[in-house]
Amino acid sequence: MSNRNRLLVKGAEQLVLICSQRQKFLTRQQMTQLCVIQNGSLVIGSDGLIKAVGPAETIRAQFSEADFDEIIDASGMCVLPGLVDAHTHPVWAGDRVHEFAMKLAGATYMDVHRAGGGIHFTVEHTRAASASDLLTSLRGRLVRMQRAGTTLVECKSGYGLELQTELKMLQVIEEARRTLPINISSTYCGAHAVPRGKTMEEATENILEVQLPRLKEQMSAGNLRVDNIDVFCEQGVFDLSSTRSILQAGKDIGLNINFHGDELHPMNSAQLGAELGALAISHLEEVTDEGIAAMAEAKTAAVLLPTTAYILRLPHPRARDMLEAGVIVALGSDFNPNAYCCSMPMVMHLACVNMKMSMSEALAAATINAAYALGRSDTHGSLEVNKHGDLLVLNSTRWEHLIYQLGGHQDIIRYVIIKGNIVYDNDKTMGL
Ligand SMILES: N=CN[C@@H](CCC(=O)O)C(=O)O
Ligand SMILES: [Zn+2]
Repeated sequence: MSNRNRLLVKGAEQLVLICSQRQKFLTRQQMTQLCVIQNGSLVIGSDGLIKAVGPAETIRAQFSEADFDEIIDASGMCVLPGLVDAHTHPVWAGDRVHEFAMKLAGATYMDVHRAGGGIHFTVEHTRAASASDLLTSLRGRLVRMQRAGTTLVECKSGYGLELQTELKMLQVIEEARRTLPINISSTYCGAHAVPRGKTMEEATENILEVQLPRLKEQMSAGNLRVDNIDVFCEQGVFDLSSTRSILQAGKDIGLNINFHGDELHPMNSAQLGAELGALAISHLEEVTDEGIAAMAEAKTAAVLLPTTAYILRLPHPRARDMLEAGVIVALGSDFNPNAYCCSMPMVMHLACVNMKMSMSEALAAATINAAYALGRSDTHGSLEVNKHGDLLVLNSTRWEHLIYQLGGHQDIIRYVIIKGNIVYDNDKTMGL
């Protein structure tokens, strides 16, 4: 074993591992009993992976002869895994601040969408934008998420709705993945809406006959890495049958199924996802009891998005019913021009207050379970040996402050670390 290491974080008041038995996800009671070491230390090797984690005394004895590029004295502080944001739409041009005013005045999401706003407005601006402008804005958004503690984020396409713009968006995501430290899971979401002037049937055919084959070519040539396939399965958007064909075709080219379902109307999306072996379904504000049971059985994660219901004044997803039924509950920010939120601490806070999750459940949902929803819980989502050295150091003696202090993450997060490198040092933090 090499004696040179990238980082030692020593003597944390609380070292929150989340779990320690290499669980791929947590459900029910497991989500309320997170693994926490009092006075703990952690070592990240020169490969960026966690080499050791345990009580400070044990680590000190084990590494007494070792060298470290960097040492953080975490006494009086907490250490947590980096947060995982399981659902975002971060590549777009043209904000929708004007629609926020319309919604505050009573317009529904679908009123705005049907009036040519919503996704259509963003599609128009994103088609017109250059890849380099899209990359600049994406970078800024990812850096903002990283500062709020996110170290792995799912990023969707879906504001092109035709081949060229969908590919442009995926290439922009790919470029961000290659050049930024934040970990990215990339999602093709060509079925985010039916493009203007087309029927659902025509849009489905275009995806199946034109977009997916081209995507497959690009992936095989090594030009693009795409991890997931997504469809907005909703009344007036893609029905169950189109959703099924698109998701199955995506699965056939090696993509994980991870889609929008049962958001505004009960569509039986949850049952469809369970049947197709979906890794995750997002939203689920209108999921039925049968849908919940099917997801629990199939181990399909429910990615809940507290910002959506909050901003659109929708009924909140039934998180408690899902948790009690043994569904793998994860969280995402749903960052998009409708829900402009880059902060997973804020999302956890909303999940606790509006969806009645406990703070431990919310943290498990924003770490190990969100990593599972992206097929990455073997490498991310908890502080265990051989996983990525992605973590947060909090300027607080109890980790719960990250959720409790509404909007306080700018001050409470001291360091964000990815693969053992400090990517954000918030040395402005004042004593809290
Ligand atoms: N519901 C569909 N898609 C997004 C909204 C995208 C948009 O409004 O631009 C969501 O997850 O909330
Ligand atoms: Zn979405």
